[in-house]
Amino acid sequence: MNQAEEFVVPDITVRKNAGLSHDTDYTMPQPLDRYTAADHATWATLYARQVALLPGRACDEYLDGIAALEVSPQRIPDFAELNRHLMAATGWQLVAVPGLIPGDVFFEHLAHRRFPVTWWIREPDSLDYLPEPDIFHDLFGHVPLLMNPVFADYVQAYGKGGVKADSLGGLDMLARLYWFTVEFGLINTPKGLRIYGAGILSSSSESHYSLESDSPNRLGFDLMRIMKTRYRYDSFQKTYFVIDSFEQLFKATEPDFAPLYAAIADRPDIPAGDILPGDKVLHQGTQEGWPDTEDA
Ligand SMILES: C[C@H](O)[C@H](O)[C@H]1CNc2nc(N)[nH]c(=O)c2N1
Ligand SMILES: N[C@@H](Cc1ccccc1)C(=O)O
Ligand SMILES: [Fe+2]
Repeated sequence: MNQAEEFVVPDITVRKNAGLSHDTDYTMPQPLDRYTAADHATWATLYARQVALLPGRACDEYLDGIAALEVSPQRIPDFAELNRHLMAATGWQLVAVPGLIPGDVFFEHLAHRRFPVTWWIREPDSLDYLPEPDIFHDLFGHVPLLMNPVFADYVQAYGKGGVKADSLGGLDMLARLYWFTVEFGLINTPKGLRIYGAGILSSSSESHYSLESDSPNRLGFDLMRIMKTRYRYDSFQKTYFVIDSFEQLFKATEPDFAPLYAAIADRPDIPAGDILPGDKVLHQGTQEGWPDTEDA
């Protein structure tokens, strides 16, 4: 969500949170008694479908993380149980939130190694696609990699960067970095291309598409390039950026971004599907099936 846009709470979030309240930092106790048998069944369905896709597609760091977390295939996890594993591995904690929260609050949590997880799960009629995060996306998609020390540090650094970017006019550029790494990142490994982005890992169709389709571009990671690249939040990505390692990602994003924001602020935005001279092209997309509407 664009920071400058007004913070609008989606209908489903309002419905799911009826009668519940949250703190000023948007955290709340995980309302375990609100989960119905149908909710747990939705979790089990989504979990089984995704887990079957992961071998050979998700990166090893993700697979190691989800195994070590002992995430239940059958029931929506209790955050307190996952937090014991997370705390021991990397010092991260999950906090329950009502849904999307304001960007500044989100950054503050990450900067303190707290990962906001939407507590509720999607309805059975929207198993494949939901325009906002639910617990399946937030937990299944994001949390396993927080068991990895390098990635865990990257997400915290990102949170601190977000707090800082606000006063530097860098929020939109920083949001793109999150989008093309944490949400939709791919990683090159000795075994082949793998997924680490949570938006892909929680989507059955995009797990196939991101790796196997000829339509999208796959380009080598390039920090400044990413910061100027528009993206899609209403369809599969036109372009995926590929890192070589989490160490590369951490090192490339470690320097102070203040001079970078100033240097590239006036450069034009790059349309989501464009390839430029200088891009490290791993695969040039055929553009088949791309939406003809405007990028974000
Ligand atoms: C910071 C940025 O605007 C970003 O889109 C934030 C906003 N609020 C959020 N809130 C939740 N619960 N989860 C998220 O991933 C985000 N992303
Ligand atoms: N180095 C960035 C912070 C950051 C780290 C990692 C990811 C994103 C942002 C800054 O100075 O703003
Ligand atoms: Fe996400």
